[in-house]
Amino acid sequence: MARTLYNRLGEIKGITKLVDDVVDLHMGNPTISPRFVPYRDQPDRLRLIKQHTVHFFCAGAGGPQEYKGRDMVTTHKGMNISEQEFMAVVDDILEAMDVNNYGDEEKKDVLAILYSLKGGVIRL
Ligand code: HEM
Repeated sequence: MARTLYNRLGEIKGITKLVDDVVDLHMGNPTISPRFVPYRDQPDRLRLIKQHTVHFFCAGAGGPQEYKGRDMVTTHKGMNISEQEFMAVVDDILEAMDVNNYGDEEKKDVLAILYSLKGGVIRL
């Protein structure tokens, strides 16, 4: 059977590492750090958001996890996230994928998923 994107991303272990690395990069990325640094003072909330994000990507990539967080529009509504901020998030994800030695096919597949969700994230 063909390997799913979930398999190719290293399943929950690989995706958890990716999300950890991406959030660390967001904390140091001046375009978006003001959105994320405040969560350093709310470790329980940060843990939950990260867990939701891991499950969101696992489920979206074909994994068995159930996503128990909010939908994208509800989550990002009122934040008025700009196109530039969206690009900064995409950059951090691609950088984390580089660092973790994912290939171009996986990066392309992840990019396609991110862009398909863009309308539910920016300018809300
Ligand atoms: C396609 C791109 C994106 C996806 C798939 C995504 C996905 C998610 C998910 C799954 C959550 C957790 C929701 C929950 O716990 O209920 C979340 C939360 C969050 N996202 Fe995004 N996100 C994206 C882009 C962005 C961008 C560009 C920003 C801003 C720079 C952003 C800022 C946040 C913040 C601040 C939270 C925490 C919200 C809270 O505390 O209520 N996201 N996102």
